[in-house]
Amino acid sequence: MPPIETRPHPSKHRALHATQPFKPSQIIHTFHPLILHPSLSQLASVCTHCLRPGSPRACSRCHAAYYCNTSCQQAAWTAVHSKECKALQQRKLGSRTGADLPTPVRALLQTLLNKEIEDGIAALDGHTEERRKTKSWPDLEMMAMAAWAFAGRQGESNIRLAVELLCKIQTNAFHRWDVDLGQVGVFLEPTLAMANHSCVPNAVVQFVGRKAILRAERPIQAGDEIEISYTGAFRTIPPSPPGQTGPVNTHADYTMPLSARKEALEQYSFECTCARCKGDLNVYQVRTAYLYPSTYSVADVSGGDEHPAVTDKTTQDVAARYTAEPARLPDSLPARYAALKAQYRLSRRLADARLWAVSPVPQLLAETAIYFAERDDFPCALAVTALAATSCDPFRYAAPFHPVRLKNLFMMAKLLANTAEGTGNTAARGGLDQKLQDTLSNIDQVSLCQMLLIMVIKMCPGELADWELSVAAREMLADIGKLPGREKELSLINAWAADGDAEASRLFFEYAVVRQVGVLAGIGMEVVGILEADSVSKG
Ligand SMILES: C[S@@+](CC[C@H](N)C(=O)[O-])C[C@H]1O[C@@H](n2cnc3c(N)ncnc32)[C@H](O)[C@@H]1O
Repeated sequence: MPPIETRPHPSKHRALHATQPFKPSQIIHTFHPLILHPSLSQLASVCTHCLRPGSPRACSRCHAAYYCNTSCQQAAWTAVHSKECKALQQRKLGSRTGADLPTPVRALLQTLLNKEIEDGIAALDGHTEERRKTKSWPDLEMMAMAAWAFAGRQGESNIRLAVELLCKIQTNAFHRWDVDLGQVGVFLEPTLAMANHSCVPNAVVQFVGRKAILRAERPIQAGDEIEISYTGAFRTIPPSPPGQTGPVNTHADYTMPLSARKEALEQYSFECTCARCKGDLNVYQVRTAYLYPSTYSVADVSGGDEHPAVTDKTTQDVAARYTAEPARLPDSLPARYAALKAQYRLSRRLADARLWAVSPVPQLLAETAIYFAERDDFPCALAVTALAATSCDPFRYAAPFHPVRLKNLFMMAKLLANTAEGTGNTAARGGLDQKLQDTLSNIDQVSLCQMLLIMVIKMCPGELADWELSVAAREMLADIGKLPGREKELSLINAWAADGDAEASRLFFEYAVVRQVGVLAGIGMEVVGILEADSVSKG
Protein backbone atom coordinates (compact mmCIF):
# COMPACT_ATOMS: atom_id res chain seq x y z
CA MET A 1 0.00 0.00 0.00
CA PRO A 2 1.46 3.43 -0.88
CA PRO A 3 2.30 5.56 2.21
CA ILE A 4 -0.03 8.33 1.03
CA GLU A 5 -3.34 8.65 -0.79
CA THR A 6 -5.55 11.40 -2.15
CA ARG A 7 -9.03 11.64 -0.61
CA PRO A 8 -11.96 13.98 -1.28
CA HIS A 9 -12.26 16.81 1.25
CA PRO A 10 -15.50 18.65 2.11
CA SER A 11 -14.04 22.17 1.86
CA LYS A 12 -10.64 21.82 0.17
CA HIS A 13 -11.77 19.63 -2.78
CA ARG A 14 -9.08 16.94 -2.28
CA ALA A 15 -6.41 16.30 0.33
CA LEU A 16 -3.33 14.15 0.80
CA HIS A 17 -3.55 11.61 3.64
CA ALA A 18 -1.07 9.29 5.34
CA THR A 19 -1.90 5.59 5.19
CA GLN A 20 0.61 4.76 7.93
CA PRO A 21 2.13 6.57 10.93
CA PHE A 22 5.25 8.69 10.53
CA LYS A 23 7.63 9.90 13.21
CA PRO A 24 9.07 13.42 13.02
CA SER A 25 11.97 13.50 10.55
CA GLN A 26 10.82 10.34 8.74
CA ILE A 27 10.72 10.55 4.95
CA ILE A 28 7.11 10.09 3.83
CA HIS A 29 7.68 9.90 0.09
CA THR A 30 10.02 11.00 -2.70
CA PHE A 31 8.52 12.60 -5.81
CA HIS A 32 9.93 12.93 -9.32
CA PRO A 33 8.76 15.90 -11.37
CA LEU A 34 6.37 16.15 -14.25
CA ILE A 35 7.65 19.70 -14.76
CA LEU A 36 11.02 20.92 -13.51
CA HIS A 37 12.54 24.08 -14.91
CA PRO A 38 15.12 26.60 -13.70
CA SER A 39 14.13 30.19 -13.01
CA LEU A 40 15.02 32.58 -15.80
CA SER A 41 17.47 34.37 -13.48
CA GLN A 42 19.32 31.07 -12.86
CA LEU A 43 19.15 29.70 -16.39
CA ALA A 44 22.88 29.93 -17.14
CA SER A 45 24.07 28.99 -13.64
CA VAL A 46 22.27 25.68 -12.94
CA CYS A 47 21.82 22.53 -15.03
CA THR A 48 18.42 22.66 -16.74
CA HIS A 49 17.91 18.94 -16.07
CA CYS A 50 19.20 18.32 -12.51
CA LEU A 51 19.23 21.95 -11.30
CA ARG A 52 22.60 21.51 -9.63
CA PRO A 53 24.75 24.67 -9.66
CA GLY A 54 28.00 24.97 -11.57
CA SER A 55 29.07 26.19 -15.00
CA PRO A 56 26.70 24.29 -17.29
CA ARG A 57 27.10 24.45 -21.08
CA ALA A 58 24.40 25.84 -23.34
CA CYS A 59 22.54 23.66 -25.83
CA SER A 60 24.31 24.56 -29.08
CA ARG A 61 21.03 24.66 -31.01
CA CYS A 62 18.67 26.81 -28.95
CA HIS A 63 21.02 28.37 -26.34
CA ALA A 64 18.04 28.27 -24.00
CA ALA A 65 18.94 25.18 -21.94
CA TYR A 66 22.17 24.42 -20.06
CA TYR A 67 23.56 21.05 -18.95
CA CYS A 68 26.27 19.96 -16.54
CA ASN A 69 27.16 16.83 -18.55
CA THR A 70 26.07 14.69 -21.50
CA SER A 71 23.98 12.31 -19.41
CA CYS A 72 21.83 15.21 -18.16
CA GLN A 73 21.62 16.54 -21.71
CA GLN A 74 20.53 13.17 -23.08
CA ALA A 75 17.99 12.60 -20.33
CA ALA A 76 16.50 16.06 -20.93
CA TRP A 77 16.47 15.51 -24.68
CA THR A 78 14.40 12.35 -24.30
CA ALA A 79 12.08 13.82 -21.65
CA VAL A 80 11.24 17.27 -23.01
CA HIS A 81 13.97 19.07 -24.83
CA SER A 82 13.80 17.49 -28.31
CA LYS A 83 10.40 19.10 -28.96
CA GLU A 84 11.07 22.24 -26.98
CA CYS A 85 14.45 22.87 -28.64
CA LYS A 86 12.91 23.14 -32.11
CA ALA A 87 10.22 25.52 -30.89
CA LEU A 88 12.73 27.65 -29.03
CA GLN A 89 15.02 27.90 -32.10
CA GLN A 90 12.39 28.58 -34.69
CA ARG A 91 10.24 31.14 -32.95
CA LYS A 92 10.72 34.67 -31.84
CA LEU A 93 8.14 36.99 -30.34
CA GLY A 94 9.01 40.67 -30.72
CA SER A 95 12.40 40.99 -29.10
CA ARG A 96 11.98 37.73 -27.15
CA THR A 97 13.97 34.65 -27.98
CA GLY A 98 13.65 31.20 -26.43
CA ALA A 99 16.49 32.01 -24.03
CA ASP A 100 14.71 34.83 -22.28
CA LEU A 101 11.19 33.51 -21.97
CA PRO A 102 9.88 33.88 -18.39
CA THR A 103 9.76 30.67 -16.34
CA PRO A 104 5.95 30.25 -16.44
CA VAL A 105 6.05 30.52 -20.25
CA ARG A 106 8.73 27.82 -20.43
CA ALA A 107 6.74 25.56 -18.10
CA LEU A 108 3.60 26.09 -20.18
CA LEU A 109 5.47 25.57 -23.43
CA GLN A 110 6.69 22.17 -22.21
CA THR A 111 3.10 21.32 -21.31
CA LEU A 112 1.73 22.33 -24.70
CA LEU A 113 4.41 20.31 -26.49
CA ASN A 114 4.08 17.19 -24.37
CA LYS A 115 0.84 15.25 -24.14
CA GLU A 116 2.01 13.35 -21.07
CA ILE A 117 2.46 16.61 -19.13
CA GLU A 118 -0.83 18.04 -20.41
CA ASP A 119 -2.71 14.88 -19.37
CA GLY A 120 -0.83 14.78 -16.06
CA ILE A 121 -2.04 18.22 -14.98
CA ALA A 122 -5.53 18.00 -16.51
CA ALA A 123 -7.27 17.11 -13.24
CA LEU A 124 -5.58 19.82 -11.17
CA ASP A 125 -7.41 22.93 -9.94
CA GLY A 126 -6.45 26.25 -11.53
CA HIS A 127 -9.09 28.66 -10.13
CA THR A 128 -9.20 30.29 -13.56
CA GLU A 129 -12.42 32.22 -12.91
CA GLU A 130 -11.12 33.63 -9.62
CA ARG A 131 -7.81 34.55 -11.24
CA ARG A 132 -9.66 36.37 -14.04
CA LYS A 133 -10.73 38.95 -11.42
CA THR A 134 -7.20 39.63 -10.15
CA LYS A 135 -4.73 42.24 -11.33
CA SER A 136 -2.29 39.57 -12.55
CA TRP A 137 -4.79 38.33 -15.18
CA PRO A 138 -3.42 40.43 -18.11
CA ASP A 139 0.06 39.03 -17.38
CA LEU A 140 -1.26 35.47 -17.31
CA GLU A 141 -3.00 36.00 -20.65
CA MET A 142 0.11 37.50 -22.18
CA MET A 143 2.30 34.63 -20.97
CA ALA A 144 -0.22 32.08 -22.25
CA MET A 145 -0.19 33.78 -25.66
CA ALA A 146 3.62 33.73 -25.76
CA ALA A 147 3.76 29.98 -24.99
CA TRP A 148 0.96 29.33 -27.51
CA ALA A 149 2.90 31.16 -30.24
CA PHE A 150 6.21 29.44 -29.41
CA ALA A 151 4.46 26.06 -29.45
CA GLY A 152 3.36 26.89 -33.01
CA ARG A 153 -0.30 26.47 -32.17
CA GLN A 154 -2.89 28.24 -34.29
CA GLY A 155 -6.26 29.78 -33.48
CA GLU A 156 -6.72 32.60 -30.99
CA SER A 157 -9.86 31.02 -29.52
CA ASN A 158 -7.88 28.06 -28.24
CA ILE A 159 -5.67 30.32 -26.15
CA ARG A 160 -8.27 29.76 -23.45
CA LEU A 161 -6.86 26.24 -23.11
CA ALA A 162 -3.36 27.67 -22.66
CA VAL A 163 -4.56 30.11 -19.99
CA GLU A 164 -6.30 27.31 -18.12
CA LEU A 165 -3.17 25.16 -18.19
CA LEU A 166 -1.09 28.11 -16.98
CA CYS A 167 -3.52 28.67 -14.07
CA LYS A 168 -3.16 24.99 -13.11
CA ILE A 169 0.62 25.35 -13.19
CA GLN A 170 0.47 28.54 -11.09
CA THR A 171 -1.74 26.89 -8.46
CA ASN A 172 0.14 23.63 -8.19
CA ALA A 173 3.84 24.20 -8.95
CA PHE A 174 6.34 24.70 -6.16
CA HIS A 175 9.17 27.13 -6.13
CA ARG A 176 12.07 24.74 -6.10
CA TRP A 177 13.69 26.46 -3.15
CA ASP A 178 17.16 25.55 -2.10
CA VAL A 179 18.73 26.54 1.21
CA ASP A 180 22.00 27.48 -0.51
CA LEU A 181 20.77 29.11 -3.68
CA GLY A 182 17.29 30.35 -2.80
CA GLN A 183 14.74 29.90 -5.53
CA VAL A 184 16.30 28.08 -8.46
CA GLY A 185 13.30 26.87 -10.39
CA VAL A 186 9.81 25.39 -10.45
CA PHE A 187 8.69 21.86 -9.68
CA LEU A 188 5.32 20.23 -10.33
CA GLU A 189 4.20 16.72 -9.47
CA PRO A 190 0.45 15.97 -9.42
CA THR A 191 0.31 13.82 -6.25
CA LEU A 192 2.47 16.16 -4.20
CA ALA A 193 0.25 18.96 -5.52
CA MET A 194 -2.63 17.41 -3.52
CA ALA A 195 -1.02 18.54 -0.24
CA ASN A 196 -3.02 21.41 1.25
CA HIS A 197 -1.69 24.34 3.24
CA SER A 198 -1.42 24.98 6.96
CA CYS A 199 0.61 27.66 8.79
CA VAL A 200 1.31 24.93 11.39
CA PRO A 201 2.18 22.16 8.93
CA ASN A 202 2.97 18.58 9.91
CA ALA A 203 5.26 17.99 6.93
CA VAL A 204 7.90 19.81 4.96
CA VAL A 205 9.14 19.50 1.37
CA GLN A 206 12.85 19.58 0.61
CA PHE A 207 14.33 19.55 -2.90
CA VAL A 208 17.49 17.61 -3.70
CA GLY A 209 18.60 17.56 -7.35
CA ARG A 210 15.51 16.55 -9.36
CA LYS A 211 13.68 15.08 -6.36
CA ALA A 212 11.18 16.56 -3.91
CA ILE A 213 11.27 14.81 -0.55
CA LEU A 214 8.24 15.03 1.72
CA ARG A 215 9.24 14.62 5.35
CA ALA A 216 7.20 14.49 8.56
CA GLU A 217 7.78 17.54 10.75
CA ARG A 218 5.50 16.42 13.57
CA PRO A 219 4.10 12.98 14.50
CA ILE A 220 1.57 11.86 11.87
CA GLN A 221 -0.97 9.06 12.44
CA ALA A 222 -2.39 6.75 9.76
CA GLY A 223 -5.36 8.61 8.24
CA ASP A 224 -4.12 12.11 9.16
CA GLU A 225 -4.15 14.79 6.50
CA ILE A 226 -0.62 15.76 5.44
CA GLU A 227 -0.28 19.52 5.33
CA ILE A 228 2.62 21.67 4.23
CA SER A 229 3.18 25.43 4.31
CA TYR A 230 2.65 27.22 1.00
CA THR A 231 4.43 30.24 2.42
CA GLY A 232 7.49 28.24 3.56
CA ALA A 233 9.10 29.28 0.38
CA PHE A 234 6.54 30.61 -2.00
CA ARG A 235 4.91 27.82 -3.83
CA THR A 236 3.97 29.16 -7.22
CA ILE A 237 5.93 30.78 -9.96
CA PRO A 238 5.95 34.51 -9.19
CA PRO A 239 3.40 36.18 -11.45
CA SER A 240 6.08 38.27 -13.09
CA PRO A 241 5.10 39.80 -16.41
CA PRO A 242 7.21 39.05 -19.45
CA GLY A 243 10.32 41.17 -19.19
CA GLN A 244 10.53 41.04 -15.43
CA THR A 245 12.92 38.42 -14.16
CA GLY A 246 13.93 37.00 -10.84
CA PRO A 247 12.06 35.77 -7.82
CA VAL A 248 9.87 38.00 -5.70
CA ASN A 249 9.30 37.76 -1.96
CA THR A 250 12.39 35.68 -1.35
CA HIS A 251 12.18 36.48 2.35
CA ALA A 252 8.72 34.99 2.68
CA ASP A 253 8.52 32.12 5.13
CA TYR A 254 5.93 30.54 7.34
CA THR A 255 6.92 32.64 10.31
CA MET A 256 5.59 35.75 8.59
CA PRO A 257 2.90 37.75 10.40
CA LEU A 258 -0.76 37.05 9.66
CA SER A 259 -1.22 39.98 7.24
CA ALA A 260 1.78 38.90 5.12
CA ARG A 261 0.65 35.25 5.12
CA LYS A 262 -2.83 36.29 4.00
CA GLU A 263 -1.35 38.29 1.15
CA ALA A 264 0.86 35.37 0.10
CA LEU A 265 -2.10 32.99 0.09
CA GLU A 266 -4.48 35.29 -1.81
CA GLN A 267 -3.71 33.71 -5.17
CA TYR A 268 -4.91 30.28 -3.96
CA SER A 269 -8.52 31.41 -3.43
CA PHE A 270 -8.98 30.18 0.14
CA GLU A 271 -8.93 31.59 3.64
CA CYS A 272 -6.59 29.75 6.00
CA THR A 273 -8.35 28.63 9.17
CA CYS A 274 -5.45 26.86 10.88
CA ALA A 275 -4.88 27.24 14.63
CA ARG A 276 -2.14 29.79 14.01
CA CYS A 277 -4.34 32.05 11.86
CA LYS A 278 -7.39 31.69 14.10
CA GLY A 279 -5.47 32.73 17.21
CA ASP A 280 -3.09 35.09 15.33
CA LEU A 281 -0.26 33.32 17.15
CA ASN A 282 3.27 34.64 16.92
CA VAL A 283 6.26 32.44 16.15
CA TYR A 284 7.04 31.84 19.86
CA GLN A 285 3.46 30.89 20.72
CA VAL A 286 3.37 28.48 17.80
CA ARG A 287 6.55 26.77 18.82
CA THR A 288 5.45 26.46 22.44
CA ALA A 289 2.44 24.56 21.21
CA TYR A 290 4.32 22.39 18.74
CA LEU A 291 7.81 21.88 20.14
CA TYR A 292 8.92 18.32 20.54
CA PRO A 293 12.09 17.06 22.21
CA SER A 294 14.95 16.01 20.01
CA THR A 295 18.19 14.22 20.64
CA TYR A 296 19.91 16.44 18.13
CA SER A 297 19.12 20.05 18.90
CA VAL A 298 21.93 22.48 19.71
CA ALA A 299 19.51 24.66 21.65
CA ASP A 300 17.59 23.83 24.76
CA VAL A 301 14.24 25.50 24.11
CA SER A 302 12.32 23.53 26.71
CA GLY A 303 11.70 26.76 28.67
CA GLY A 304 10.31 28.43 25.54
CA ASP A 305 6.88 28.89 27.11
CA GLU A 306 8.40 31.38 29.56
CA HIS A 307 9.53 33.65 26.76
CA PRO A 308 8.02 37.18 27.05
CA ALA A 309 6.52 36.74 23.55
CA VAL A 310 4.39 33.99 25.09
CA THR A 311 3.67 35.45 28.51
CA ASP A 312 3.50 39.22 28.05
CA LYS A 313 0.68 40.80 26.01
CA THR A 314 2.67 43.76 24.64
CA THR A 315 5.60 41.58 23.55
CA GLN A 316 3.15 39.06 22.07
CA ASP A 317 1.67 41.82 19.93
CA VAL A 318 5.05 43.14 18.78
CA ALA A 319 6.08 39.61 17.80
CA ALA A 320 2.82 38.97 15.94
CA ARG A 321 2.71 42.24 13.99
CA TYR A 322 6.28 43.09 13.09
CA THR A 323 6.38 43.06 9.32
CA ALA A 324 9.68 44.66 8.30
CA GLU A 325 11.57 42.97 5.51
CA PRO A 326 15.32 43.57 5.40
CA ALA A 327 16.39 45.90 2.63
CA ARG A 328 18.82 44.61 0.03
CA LEU A 329 22.40 45.07 1.22
CA PRO A 330 25.20 46.56 -0.88
CA ASP A 331 28.06 44.34 -2.08
CA SER A 332 31.00 46.40 -0.85
CA LEU A 333 31.96 45.41 2.70
CA PRO A 334 32.17 48.92 4.25
CA ALA A 335 28.84 49.93 2.71
CA ARG A 336 27.33 46.63 3.82
CA TYR A 337 28.53 47.15 7.37
CA ALA A 338 26.96 50.61 7.46
CA ALA A 339 23.69 49.22 6.04
CA LEU A 340 23.64 46.38 8.60
CA LYS A 341 24.15 48.85 11.43
CA ALA A 342 21.30 50.98 10.14
CA GLN A 343 19.01 47.96 9.90
CA TYR A 344 19.86 46.80 13.41
CA ARG A 345 19.01 50.26 14.71
CA LEU A 346 15.60 49.98 13.06
CA SER A 347 14.91 46.61 14.65
CA ARG A 348 16.36 47.41 18.08
CA ARG A 349 12.92 47.03 19.64
CA LEU A 350 12.93 43.36 18.66
CA ALA A 351 16.42 42.69 20.02
CA ASP A 352 15.58 44.53 23.27
CA ALA A 353 12.56 42.26 23.72
CA ARG A 354 14.69 39.15 22.94
CA LEU A 355 12.62 38.58 19.82
CA TRP A 356 15.50 37.14 17.82
CA ALA A 357 13.22 34.84 15.83
CA VAL A 358 11.07 37.67 14.46
CA SER A 359 11.84 39.05 10.98
CA PRO A 360 13.99 40.84 10.02
CA VAL A 361 16.40 39.87 12.84
CA PRO A 362 17.13 36.30 11.62
CA GLN A 363 17.89 37.56 8.13
CA LEU A 364 20.15 40.29 9.60
CA LEU A 365 22.01 37.70 11.69
CA ALA A 366 22.56 35.55 8.60
CA GLU A 367 23.88 38.57 6.68
CA THR A 368 26.07 39.60 9.64
CA ALA A 369 27.66 36.16 9.84
CA ILE A 370 28.37 36.26 6.09
CA TYR A 371 29.80 39.76 6.45
CA PHE A 372 32.26 38.64 9.16
CA ALA A 373 33.16 35.45 7.28
CA GLU A 374 33.93 37.50 4.15
CA ARG A 375 36.24 39.65 6.27
CA ASP A 376 37.93 36.42 7.45
CA ASP A 377 36.76 37.32 10.97
CA PHE A 378 35.77 33.72 11.68
CA PRO A 379 35.35 33.97 15.47
CA CYS A 380 32.74 36.74 15.12
CA ALA A 381 31.02 34.89 12.26
CA LEU A 382 30.92 31.77 14.44
CA ALA A 383 29.46 33.59 17.44
CA VAL A 384 26.70 35.19 15.33
CA THR A 385 25.87 31.86 13.63
CA ALA A 386 25.65 30.21 17.06
CA LEU A 387 23.21 32.95 18.09
CA ALA A 388 21.07 32.26 14.99
CA ALA A 389 21.22 28.50 15.59
CA THR A 390 20.02 28.82 19.18
CA SER A 391 17.77 31.88 19.27
CA CYS A 392 16.18 32.02 15.80
CA ASP A 393 16.14 28.62 14.13
CA PRO A 394 14.56 26.43 16.86
CA PHE A 395 11.60 28.82 17.09
CA ARG A 396 11.20 29.41 13.38
CA TYR A 397 11.66 25.79 12.31
CA ALA A 398 10.45 23.33 14.94
CA ALA A 399 12.15 20.39 13.27
CA PRO A 400 15.88 20.07 14.06
CA PHE A 401 16.38 18.53 10.60
CA HIS A 402 14.88 21.53 8.81
CA PRO A 403 17.29 22.43 5.95
CA VAL A 404 17.86 25.94 7.32
CA ARG A 405 18.82 24.52 10.73
CA LEU A 406 21.17 22.00 9.14
CA LYS A 407 22.75 24.72 7.03
CA ASN A 408 23.58 26.72 10.16
CA LEU A 409 25.05 23.63 11.90
CA PHE A 410 27.22 23.03 8.85
CA MET A 411 28.25 26.69 8.72
CA MET A 412 29.31 26.52 12.39
CA ALA A 413 31.35 23.38 11.62
CA LYS A 414 33.10 25.12 8.70
CA LEU A 415 33.84 28.21 10.80
CA LEU A 416 35.18 26.01 13.61
CA ALA A 417 37.53 24.36 11.12
CA ASN A 418 39.04 27.82 10.60
CA THR A 419 39.03 29.01 14.22
CA ALA A 420 40.51 25.71 15.42
CA GLU A 421 43.43 26.23 13.06
CA GLY A 422 43.74 29.81 14.24
CA THR A 423 43.31 31.23 10.73
CA GLY A 424 41.56 34.48 9.95
CA ASN A 425 41.57 38.08 11.13
CA THR A 426 40.11 39.50 14.22
CA ALA A 427 40.04 43.24 14.22
CA ALA A 428 40.68 44.71 17.66
CA ARG A 429 37.49 45.58 19.47
CA GLY A 430 38.83 45.76 22.99
CA GLY A 431 37.61 43.14 25.41
CA LEU A 432 35.25 41.35 23.04
CA ASP A 433 37.93 39.83 20.84
CA GLN A 434 39.92 38.75 23.86
CA LYS A 435 36.79 37.16 25.28
CA LEU A 436 36.15 35.34 22.00
CA GLN A 437 39.71 34.08 21.84
CA ASP A 438 39.61 32.94 25.48
CA THR A 439 36.27 31.19 24.92
CA LEU A 440 37.51 29.43 21.82
CA SER A 441 40.68 28.25 23.54
CA ASN A 442 38.52 26.68 26.27
CA ILE A 443 36.40 24.76 23.75
CA ASP A 444 37.48 21.50 22.12
CA GLN A 445 36.77 23.01 18.72
CA VAL A 446 37.70 19.91 16.72
CA SER A 447 35.29 17.72 18.69
CA LEU A 448 32.52 20.31 18.47
CA CYS A 449 33.06 20.55 14.70
CA GLN A 450 33.01 16.76 14.40
CA MET A 451 29.80 16.42 16.42
CA LEU A 452 28.01 19.11 14.40
CA LEU A 453 28.95 17.29 11.19
CA ILE A 454 27.69 13.97 12.59
CA MET A 455 24.40 15.68 13.46
CA VAL A 456 24.03 16.98 9.89
CA ILE A 457 24.76 13.54 8.43
CA LYS A 458 22.42 11.71 10.81
CA MET A 459 19.62 14.09 9.96
CA CYS A 460 20.02 13.46 6.19
CA PRO A 461 19.09 9.79 5.85
CA GLY A 462 18.18 7.84 2.71
CA GLU A 463 17.27 9.97 -0.26
CA LEU A 464 18.72 13.06 1.43
CA ALA A 465 22.23 11.62 1.62
CA ASP A 466 23.04 13.03 -1.82
CA TRP A 467 22.08 16.57 -0.79
CA GLU A 468 25.21 18.70 -1.40
CA LEU A 469 25.35 19.78 2.26
CA SER A 470 25.34 16.19 3.47
CA VAL A 471 27.99 15.17 0.94
CA ALA A 472 30.22 18.08 2.01
CA ALA A 473 29.69 17.17 5.70
CA ARG A 474 30.81 13.58 5.05
CA GLU A 475 33.92 14.80 3.24
CA MET A 476 34.85 17.14 6.11
CA LEU A 477 34.19 14.42 8.67
CA ALA A 478 36.50 12.02 6.83
CA ASP A 479 39.28 14.64 6.99
CA ILE A 480 38.77 15.21 10.72
CA GLY A 481 38.87 11.44 11.27
CA LYS A 482 42.46 11.45 10.01
CA LEU A 483 43.69 13.86 12.72
CA PRO A 484 46.12 12.06 15.07
CA GLY A 485 46.05 11.85 18.88
CA ARG A 486 42.30 12.06 19.46
CA GLU A 487 41.61 8.52 20.72
CA LYS A 488 39.94 9.62 23.98
CA GLU A 489 37.67 12.17 22.29
CA LEU A 490 36.82 9.71 19.52
CA SER A 491 35.71 7.02 21.93
CA LEU A 492 33.24 9.45 23.57
CA ILE A 493 32.04 10.81 20.24
CA ASN A 494 31.61 7.35 18.72
CA ALA A 495 29.59 6.18 21.74
CA TRP A 496 27.34 9.25 21.42
CA ALA A 497 26.98 8.76 17.66
CA ALA A 498 26.03 5.09 18.17
CA ASP A 499 23.33 5.80 20.78
CA GLY A 500 22.45 9.46 21.28
CA ASP A 501 19.63 8.63 23.70
CA ALA A 502 21.79 6.81 26.28
CA GLU A 503 22.12 8.74 29.55
CA ALA A 504 25.91 9.13 29.20
CA SER A 505 25.53 10.29 25.60
CA ARG A 506 22.96 12.89 26.54
CA LEU A 507 25.18 14.30 29.28
CA PHE A 508 28.16 14.35 26.94
CA PHE A 509 26.14 16.07 24.17
CA GLU A 510 24.77 18.59 26.67
CA TYR A 511 28.29 19.48 27.78
CA ALA A 512 30.23 19.21 24.50
CA VAL A 513 27.66 20.78 22.17
CA VAL A 514 24.71 22.54 23.82
CA ARG A 515 26.73 24.32 26.48
CA GLN A 516 29.59 25.38 24.15
CA VAL A 517 27.27 26.62 21.40
CA GLY A 518 25.31 28.47 24.11
CA VAL A 519 28.46 30.27 25.30
CA LEU A 520 29.32 31.25 21.71
CA ALA A 521 25.75 32.47 21.17
CA GLY A 522 26.06 34.68 24.27
CA ILE A 523 29.09 36.33 22.69
CA GLY A 524 27.14 36.57 19.42
CA MET A 525 24.69 38.84 21.27
CA GLU A 526 27.61 41.07 22.29
CA VAL A 527 28.83 41.20 18.68
CA VAL A 528 25.38 42.33 17.60
CA GLY A 529 25.39 44.84 20.47
CA ILE A 530 28.52 46.38 19.00
CA LEU A 531 26.90 46.53 15.58
CA GLU A 532 23.98 48.38 17.08
CA ALA A 533 26.18 50.93 18.81
CA ASP A 534 26.66 54.11 16.81
CA SER A 535 30.18 54.79 17.99
CA VAL A 536 31.89 51.83 16.33
CA SER A 537 34.00 52.70 13.30
CA LYS A 538 34.94 49.23 12.12
CA GLY A 539 34.19 48.53 8.50
C1 LIG B 1 -2.06 22.82 -4.68
S1 LIG B 1 -3.74 22.68 -4.56
C2 LIG B 1 -3.98 21.50 -3.29
C3 LIG B 1 -4.90 20.42 -3.72
C4 LIG B 1 -6.33 20.84 -3.87
N1 LIG B 1 -7.03 20.75 -2.60
C5 LIG B 1 -7.05 20.01 -4.91
O1 LIG B 1 -8.00 19.31 -4.59
O2 LIG B 1 -6.64 20.07 -6.07
C6 LIG B 1 -4.08 24.24 -3.82
C7 LIG B 1 -5.53 24.51 -3.62
O3 LIG B 1 -6.05 23.70 -2.57
C8 LIG B 1 -6.99 24.42 -1.77
N2 LIG B 1 -6.44 24.53 -0.41
C9 LIG B 1 -5.17 24.33 -0.03
N3 LIG B 1 -5.03 24.49 1.30
C10 LIG B 1 -6.23 24.82 1.78
C11 LIG B 1 -6.73 25.13 3.08
N4 LIG B 1 -5.93 25.13 4.15
N5 LIG B 1 -8.04 25.43 3.19
C12 LIG B 1 -8.85 25.44 2.09
N6 LIG B 1 -8.44 25.16 0.84
C13 LIG B 1 -7.16 24.85 0.68
C14 LIG B 1 -7.11 25.78 -2.43
O4 LIG B 1 -8.19 25.73 -3.33
C15 LIG B 1 -5.81 25.93 -3.18
O5 LIG B 1 -5.89 26.80 -4.27
